[in-house]
Amino acid sequence: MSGPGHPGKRPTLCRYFVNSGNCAYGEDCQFVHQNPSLQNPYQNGPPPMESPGMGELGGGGDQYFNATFNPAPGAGMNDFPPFRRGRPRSALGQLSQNAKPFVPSGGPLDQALANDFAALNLAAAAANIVKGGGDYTGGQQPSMPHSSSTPSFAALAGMFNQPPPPTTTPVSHVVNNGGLPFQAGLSPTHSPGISPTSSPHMFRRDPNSSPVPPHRQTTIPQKPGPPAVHQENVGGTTYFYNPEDFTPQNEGGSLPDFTLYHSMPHHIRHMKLKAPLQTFFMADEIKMELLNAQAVAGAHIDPAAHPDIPQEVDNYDSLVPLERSLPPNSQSKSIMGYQSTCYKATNKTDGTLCCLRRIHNFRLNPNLNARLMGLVETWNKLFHPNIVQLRETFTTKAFGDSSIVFSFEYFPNAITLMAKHFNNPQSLNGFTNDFSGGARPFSSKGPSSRNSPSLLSESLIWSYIVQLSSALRCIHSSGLAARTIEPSKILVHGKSRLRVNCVGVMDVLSLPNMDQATMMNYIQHWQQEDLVGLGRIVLALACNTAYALRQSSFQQAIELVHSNYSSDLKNLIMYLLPNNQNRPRTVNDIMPMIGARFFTQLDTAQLRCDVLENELSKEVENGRLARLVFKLCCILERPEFNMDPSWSETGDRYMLKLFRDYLFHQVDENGYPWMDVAHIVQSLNKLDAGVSEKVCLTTRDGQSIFVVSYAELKRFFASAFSELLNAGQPSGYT
Ligand SMILES: Nc1ncnc2c1ncn2[C@@H]1O[C@H](COP(=O)(O)OP(=O)(O)OP(=O)(O)O)[C@@H](O)[C@H]1O
Repeated sequence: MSGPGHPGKRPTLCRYFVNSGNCAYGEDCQFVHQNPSLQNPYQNGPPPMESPGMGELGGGGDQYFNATFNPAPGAGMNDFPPFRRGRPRSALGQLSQNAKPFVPSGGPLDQALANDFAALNLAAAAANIVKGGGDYTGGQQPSMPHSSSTPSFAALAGMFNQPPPPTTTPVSHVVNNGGLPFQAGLSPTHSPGISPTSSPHMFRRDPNSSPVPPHRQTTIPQKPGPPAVHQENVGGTTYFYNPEDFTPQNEGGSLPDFTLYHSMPHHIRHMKLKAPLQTFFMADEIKMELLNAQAVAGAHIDPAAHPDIPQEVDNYDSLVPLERSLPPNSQSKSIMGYQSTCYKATNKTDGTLCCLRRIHNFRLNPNLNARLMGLVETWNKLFHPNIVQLRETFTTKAFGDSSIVFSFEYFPNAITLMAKHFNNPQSLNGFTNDFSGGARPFSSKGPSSRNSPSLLSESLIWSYIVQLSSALRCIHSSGLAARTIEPSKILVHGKSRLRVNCVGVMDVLSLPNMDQATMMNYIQHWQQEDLVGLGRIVLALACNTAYALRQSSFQQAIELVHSNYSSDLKNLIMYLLPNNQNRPRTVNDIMPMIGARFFTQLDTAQLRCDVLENELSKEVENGRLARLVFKLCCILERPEFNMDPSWSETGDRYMLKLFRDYLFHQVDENGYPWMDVAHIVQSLNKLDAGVSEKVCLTTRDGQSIFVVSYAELKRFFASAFSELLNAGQPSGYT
């Protein structure tokens, strides 16, 4: 019971009944006559009918008009192994009488898609894509004549011992393939929380409901009037600059209407690690760093297992302790006699992560609130790449006492300089650990044995010096003092990025004991202490042990520095540590000692920028390809349109479906999956650029071959997607 145009042979829902409520076969029809209104209300939900097996051709009854492989005598299909997936397929459906030529629809490019398909205009870029970047050398296409893309169609014809066909796609017969496999997407019911009305994109588009704050404008605002050279004195150094140099480029402008897939810039080639071939994706090392940071940032605790940690504190929730668990009956160390504890937390207003530092049992007289606010505001204005920014401060009873809480920027995976360099019990470097008397330097945790010296590289120490002195320079030139220049209050993240932590905490904790004037008088003294703190850190780093700081070890430590490092490093330490000179020192004084090493630091930072920029540019291209794949998935095998003869996978969309198979589902001569990222990337780029190159698409049963150009595929793709957009609600697809 199969006639022209009637659904194929599978006992499924009768398409004619569904579409018109009327089927000519009436009760004789072997397909289910079901009231369409009883269908699943979710348009992209599971099908209300039996879903044919993945590897089979279903019962759609669609008519395909194709170019068919017409084997020459003696060169049959066996010589042309069909495209196939892992499992065998059912036989080809019947041939239809109503043969119509396959005509690519080729409608005009929808304006709404102009941006998405901007690359389509770029014939030049296409050439670059195909030949240029060398980015497509990642994989060799095995010899698979059954599903190949050939720059020259003549070459393809040559494979079949046939004369080259005309450039327009020839048609020899019509196939009624007997249906299509149906692969339902997950219903919204399977994905609670995400539905067409609760798309995160909708929040993004409504600034009032956005959980994400607008980007902070960090560039210097342009001043009206003719451009003039500005002069500014910061901490003793005079800067001359033109404000226009800080005007963001392309602000408010549209993106260029092309994309380029370039090879690795030459200036970072020498920095490329291990990977033998250029990769399409981010370097593993950077990826691991980011993934680790993400994993740590996403950590949460079971509230039931931690009843002592409140679930909400002021405007923050999801608290996770950052301290390592302490032995029973021990307390974390204190700041000015107050116990402190750190938590990762989420700001409920803007969704950002932050580090909450709770100072236990601290009561602030309400009379001091105005001074507190003033202090916090001053510290809050301090933006610097080597300072952890203080965001806000509040008092709370959520922990069961009167605590004051400081909210700082959060850096996932950051550890303290203490943990990184001074917590190794093996690291004594020849210094003794007998603390008869004197305080333990930097509160180092008890080392137990001697070891031969192992020293840090001088370049790392200078890198730390440049970063810390840069932070101090910023703090001191703002009329403030850090007061926390010690290894447990300096964070290290990434490879060697330092940030001065806990800024402002000591100032706030000093409030009850000092009036404003006394505090101002002390600033210079505290700034001197900052410099001494820097000197002590450098000395400890140079000896690679905190035990070098003992008064009795000082001479030994300086000798170690003298014999292993440059005299500049020794001079810098001697200058920073307390001496008999009464002249107050400033952080600017150490600039000449840093000297040309500053350039080394700058060079390293810029090289790092270059590498990251290169990684970013890869991801820009990957993002573009991902959007193409998203769209392809949106177009293909939509259950709601399968019921609609004008949509179901005929003509254009069938080509796209076969192209999807060509991209992802190829097998080699032995029927094993052929996986090659280079092939996928290259083919998607050709689709995006709409090159004239032809591609051979083979039906799943291997009986028919379509020859279409990427330009045609691109037209099908654009028109099918714009139809989708026009059919739906105003959506979040951009
Ligand atoms: N802003 C921050 N971002 C990310 N992690 C942080 C931040 N501030 C502190 N941490 C982490 O929290 C933990 C505790 O920090 P804290 O400053 O109390 O160091 P500590 O070694 O415990 O110092 P102390 O021994 O003086 O208590 C450390 O592991 C540190 O890496």
